[in-house]
Amino acid sequence: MIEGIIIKGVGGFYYVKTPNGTIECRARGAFREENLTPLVGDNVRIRINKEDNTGYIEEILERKSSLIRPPVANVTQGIVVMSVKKPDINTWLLDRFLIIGEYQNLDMIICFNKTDLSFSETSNLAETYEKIGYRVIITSAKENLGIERLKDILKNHISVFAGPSGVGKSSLLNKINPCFKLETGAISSKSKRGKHTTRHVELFELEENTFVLDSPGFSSLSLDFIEEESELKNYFREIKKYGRDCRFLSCLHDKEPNCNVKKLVEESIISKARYDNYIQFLEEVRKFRRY
Ligand SMILES: Nc1nc2c(ncn2[C@@H]2O[C@H](COP(=O)(O)OP(=O)(O)OP(=O)(O)O)[C@@H](O)[C@H]2O)c(=O)[nH]1
Ligand SMILES: [Zn+2]
Repeated sequence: MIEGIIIKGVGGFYYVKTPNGTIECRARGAFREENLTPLVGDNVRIRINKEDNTGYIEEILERKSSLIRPPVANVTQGIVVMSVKKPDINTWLLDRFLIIGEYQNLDMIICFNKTDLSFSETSNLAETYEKIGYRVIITSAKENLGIERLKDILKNHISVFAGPSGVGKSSLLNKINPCFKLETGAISSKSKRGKHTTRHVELFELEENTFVLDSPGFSSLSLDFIEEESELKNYFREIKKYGRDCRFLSCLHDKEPNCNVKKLVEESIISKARYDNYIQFLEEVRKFRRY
């Protein structure tokens, strides 16, 4: 038996990358009885059928993590890409991506791209998010800035790239591995393709033991996975941390008295923009939990 990693799954076939090349495999029937489904990203042991060089997945090795949307195993980090211009940084979206990452237990890294176009606002924002505890990386795919650092961050991980359309995700990946040749820029033709083909998850190998998910980000930006309003604060690192010193353990940092979070917003220790997003998302969670 040899070991490999599932890089693609289509209609009951799994493509497993092994030291002997990529092998088309089926999963052994017993997995179904055990209620186990092999996932893209899984490290597996396979048995190869010498006659036609196909294989059978015999064993799924222990998973470090499993993402629900998209369904992938062993993803450890997410890179949220925002461009400083064209389109402008959208912190409302950025915070949403971060929440989804926190929920899925991913180490989230923020990447501000297109810094060749503008720099002024970026450094303040970078500071805000670094203070919260996020790693922030400044890049320009156009001018080859920050690419080596990004490469270092990705090394030996399976990462997912997230971010709005047009911020330069494909351009960054192409810079890291020129073999990629992902389509960039041609938004109209790209979205056409998106509509007419079924999306499946696939891992791209950037270098040895280093993969990225092909799907541009998470499949949905909805916060409907949040079951109660009290859960939201867990996904804002600084609110979670400072909220421990509120008067009420159950404080939602909204209208409650003696709220440490609100006090620190006033003292500009917690970013007001982040707090405002928190309140907006809280309303959203309340709304769909009412129905
Ligand atoms: N000035 C500048 N333009 C960039 C940079 N990175 C990407 N672009 C341009 O921005 C446009 C969009 O880049 P893409 O790489 O296609 O963006 P994307 O995030 O992959 O977009 P989607 O695939 O729609 O999600 C292209 O025209 C790129 O040439 C950069 O660092 N600076
Ligand atoms: Zn509070």
